[in-house]
Amino acid sequence: MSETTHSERTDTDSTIETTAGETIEQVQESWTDYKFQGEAKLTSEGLDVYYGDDHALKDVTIEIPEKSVTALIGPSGCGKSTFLRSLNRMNDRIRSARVDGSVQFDGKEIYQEGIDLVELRKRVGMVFQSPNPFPKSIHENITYGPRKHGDIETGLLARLLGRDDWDEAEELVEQSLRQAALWDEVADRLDDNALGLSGGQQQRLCIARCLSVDPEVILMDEPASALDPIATSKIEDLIHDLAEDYTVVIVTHNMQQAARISDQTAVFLTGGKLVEYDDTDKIFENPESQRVEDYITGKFG
Ligand SMILES: Nc1ncnc2c1ncn2[C@@H]1O[C@H](COP(=O)(O)OP(=O)(O)OP(=O)(O)O)[C@@H](O)[C@H]1O
Repeated sequence: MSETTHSERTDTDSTIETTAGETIEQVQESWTDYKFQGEAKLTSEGLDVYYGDDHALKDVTIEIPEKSVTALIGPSGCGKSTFLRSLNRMNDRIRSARVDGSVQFDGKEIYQEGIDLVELRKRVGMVFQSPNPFPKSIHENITYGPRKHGDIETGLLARLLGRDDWDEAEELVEQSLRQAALWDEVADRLDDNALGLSGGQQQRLCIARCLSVDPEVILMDEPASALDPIATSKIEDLIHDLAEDYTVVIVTHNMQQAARISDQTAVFLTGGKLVEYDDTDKIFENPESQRVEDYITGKFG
């Protein structure tokens, strides 16, 4: 795998102090030559997001390497979810949101006219904070997306083509549930309503549903925050395994979780600024910024 570096960045708001005399510019200069393993899967450059007059995300430049876990951490309201949503243009659904700057997926600009948003969100899937399975059977939760995208032929089309889509669907359901470490728990009740599953099982079903359309990136917004410690630990193991094949970007409030499961960590601080981005070990053991250290050691946030 080749090494990629951060793009040079400029900071238009460099006089903001992060802590005693330390400016954001000084902190950023210290980590912009950070090198990580792997090709960049997603790159944002000079990304600004506004909600009406509220400037929620400021000039964020970052490269997210493929097949790894990138954690986004920082205090409430610092723009983590906003940044996550900008990676598959989910902010487009918010009427007041406006995005300036660039996000590239596999080197292709996603903020340009003519981008197929359905295809983009299929390749860059999302799992939300609260498990949100459809009020349908476990089986239908998995097959819904692939049928919609035409990855499984519909019954009529399959029959016209002289094929049976049943086997194809069964295979996909089993594969997706296995990947999400849920198969053994639900194999004998695929026709049961998904809402009858526990919270942790529902969240793994949502991950299976995301996987069923064959994404390359999985964006996760606090996927374990509504779960108990055992369910959380299963989700963490799953995320770790998924990173062998997928690029995972996860927002978490849980510092220990970020330290346990991520390869690199981006720290956002109040005001919508990305302050530091580096190997997770470096961020947690020896961050450049005093303010980041204060945040991760719980002195504020
Ligand atoms: N849909 C929205 N409409 C208007 N303002 C929004 C919207 N979503 C977020 N914001 C504002 O943008 C800023 C960043 O919010 P965001 O949810 O991205 O932060 P966050 O770091 O993910 O917070 P939290 O950790 O509390 O989830 C906040 O000031 C928030 O009020």
